[in-house]
Amino acid sequence: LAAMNPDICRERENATFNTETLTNMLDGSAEKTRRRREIESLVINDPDFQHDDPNFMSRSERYDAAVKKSSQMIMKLRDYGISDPEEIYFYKRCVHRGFSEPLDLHLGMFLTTLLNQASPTQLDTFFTPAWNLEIVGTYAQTELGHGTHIRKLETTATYDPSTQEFVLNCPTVSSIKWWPGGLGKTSNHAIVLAQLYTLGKCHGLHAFIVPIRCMKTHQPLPGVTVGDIGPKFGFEEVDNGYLKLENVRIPRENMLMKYAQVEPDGSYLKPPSDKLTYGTMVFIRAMIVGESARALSKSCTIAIRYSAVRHQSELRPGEPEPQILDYQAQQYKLFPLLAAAYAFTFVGQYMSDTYHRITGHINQGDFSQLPELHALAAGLKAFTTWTANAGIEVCRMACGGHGYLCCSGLPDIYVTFTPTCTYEGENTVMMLQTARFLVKCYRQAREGQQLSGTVSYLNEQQRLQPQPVSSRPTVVNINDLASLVEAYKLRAAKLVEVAAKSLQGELQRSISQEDAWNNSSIELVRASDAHCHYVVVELFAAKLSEISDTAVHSVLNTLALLYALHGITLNSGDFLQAGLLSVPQLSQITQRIKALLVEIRPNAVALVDSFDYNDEMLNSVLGRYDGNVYESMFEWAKRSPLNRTEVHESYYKYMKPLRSKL
Ligand SMILES: CCCCCCCC/C=C\CCCC(=O)SCCNC(=O)CCNC(=O)[C@H](O)C(C)(C)COP(=O)(O)OP(=O)(O)OC[C@H]1O[C@@H](n2cnc3c(N)ncnc32)[C@H](O)[C@@H]1OP(=O)(O)O
Ligand SMILES: Cc1cc2nc3c(=O)[nH]c(=O)nc-3n(C[C@H](O)[C@H](O)[C@H](O)COP(=O)(O)OP(=O)(O)OC[C@H]3O[C@@H](n4cnc5c(N)ncnc54)[C@H](O)[C@@H]3O)c2cc1C
Repeated sequence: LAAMNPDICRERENATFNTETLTNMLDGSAEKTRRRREIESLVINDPDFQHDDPNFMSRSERYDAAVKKSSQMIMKLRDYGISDPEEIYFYKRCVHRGFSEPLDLHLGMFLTTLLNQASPTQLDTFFTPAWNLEIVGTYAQTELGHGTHIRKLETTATYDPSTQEFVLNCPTVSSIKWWPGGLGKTSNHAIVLAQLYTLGKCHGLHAFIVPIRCMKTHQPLPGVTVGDIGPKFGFEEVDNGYLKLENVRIPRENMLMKYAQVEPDGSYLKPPSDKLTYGTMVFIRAMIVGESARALSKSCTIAIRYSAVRHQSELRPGEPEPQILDYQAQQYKLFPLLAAAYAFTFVGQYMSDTYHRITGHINQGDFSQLPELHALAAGLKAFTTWTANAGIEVCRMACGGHGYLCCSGLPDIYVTFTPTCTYEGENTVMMLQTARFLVKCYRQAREGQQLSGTVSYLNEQQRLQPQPVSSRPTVVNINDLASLVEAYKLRAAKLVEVAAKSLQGELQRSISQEDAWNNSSIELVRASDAHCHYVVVELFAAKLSEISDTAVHSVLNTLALLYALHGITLNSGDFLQAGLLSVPQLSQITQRIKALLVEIRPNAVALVDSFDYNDEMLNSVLGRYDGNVYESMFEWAKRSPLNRTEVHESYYKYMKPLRSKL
């Protein structure tokens, strides 16, 4: 065993807090940390899950290996008696080392849709076979022609009362289902979102359970054309697929009928809200917030550990080359991202709790909080994925040339994560959904209605009107988190107002609501962004009040200040325009940020250690816990398929004959 790299050892010795205490806090408790590690070690010590580097495999081999692992995973979960969803998730993400896999849609969306939208009788019929993987399903909504504007989806499900069946059709090229994960080769069923027609009337989108492959032979069923859509930017393990349905008949009982229903005679019973069909999307959006935190925290772990062991250039003439982590410019790239990773971890926990709380109310028949849940999940999904997506790339470049190697782990993190900005609701479109809610709330507040929840700040519009800087004795105290939260709140209030006034101004020009909306979309997206930023800063600050360990509290307080102040510098125009800050204060903020970078520097490695990614899950030679990066890079390169022979066959086939001809 190689000794630990001395630089990284020193970093850990210099930390001012106990990493284990912080890990326990992130997990929820010491017991939860113990159990998570126990589950991870079941995978890591399992010979069936020894990891072959996918970068040395073809796409077909990667798909094959992923299906093999998923099948073994299901058996082993049963054998170990692991059935708690969170524990399944720990096991699963360790098995697939952060890659998406062919069963994701089955586990994440097919089962979830059944649970939330099937009637009790349908649950009895479908859930156990789906849980036991006799039924393997996906979520087939997007079509070639439409992903965002789902009201315009063209696949139809027409009820035939004479046989009590639905007849499904994709009548045009643009109506072919396109993208669903696991659809191409893995699934034998799909939840298909289709326009429901009954008794000659269209009732909009509804969800149907459609068998697509024979349960015995796995061959496509009559009327079903199904396959893989081909190689992508990432997602190599996943068979994202196409599906064309031609007169495919399914029993009436296969329409998900917890809310909307079609009676045997074809009469239609409306759901309490037609947006309940979209429930699974809200769930995944809420979960993606936590995934943003994971992708960013992994990237920071790699870049910060590597920066602690990499020496380059000269700081002072004649002195040894410093660790690149000592360069202020390197700290300025990485530490705000580290702070964002912590912020998003807390926001992810909040989003998950909020989803489960409000879904509990929905299940009791109270739909009043659905709009806020939708707006929050849509906005925070977009806000956190955009930041994390850009942040992963910053981390990669912060590793210099070696960041471009697949063995750094960063390219895989990026290509796996970046589609979160698009799937489950394209980010700009999601921001506009949040804006729709914010403008509505703004108008309600102006009319004197009392708002609650994350938008309650709009109640105080008069009080919140920012004053000119000159007329304020003190504006924002840049050393006080509560004061910074207030500044973010005021900025959000201001930008919501700007967006609402833009809409109003457009409408006064006698143009339609829709055109007014389109002409105001820049302001609307900015309002949503400011709202989400406020929510993140607020939640980070609120989290601090729960921390009893003084050393951990101190270091997280430093990170929270950095997150808030750095966000102000990135959006300084907003804060200046709103009169929340003065120009001299902006210079003070830059100085304060520099001081915070110095404060964080001794704890940087300990802060990424606290995320507690073991080497197997991080899968990065640059981010190794022991810091021995060069040795492992050399070993990895030797395993490249091009190095299997000393002389590659292309030499004999092309170069040698060429030479003899010249
Ligand atoms: C732990 C498990 C992990 C598993 C991980 C699995 C990962 C697997 C990897 C990839 C999965 C990817 C899967 C997919 O991508 S599935 C497809 C996702 N598709 C989308 O997200 C489509 C996006 N489009 C929409 O959601 C909607 O069309 C829309 C953009 C929101 C607009 O909808 P629509 O046209 O119907 O509505 P309006 O704009 O007219 O608005 C009407 C009112 O309804 C409100 N609304 C809209 N959506 C919702 C909702 N979901 N919930 C509640 N309310 C909603 C909207 O705000 C309007 O309200 P108002 O009061 O203003 O009228
Ligand atoms: C890896 C991956 C996995 C996927 N898995 C699934 C799956 O399992 N099941 C499934 O059903 N789908 C899946 N999808 C599809 C995904 O949900 C859609 O791609 C997504 O919803 C975006 O829709 P779109 O592709 O139609 O984009 P478009 O809507 O065509 O977006 C293109 C551009 O138009 C802009 N735009 C569109 N509408 C508006 C508007 N109203 N206002 C302003 N700008 C607008 C967008 O901002 C964007 O810049 C997957 C996609 C990917 C990449």
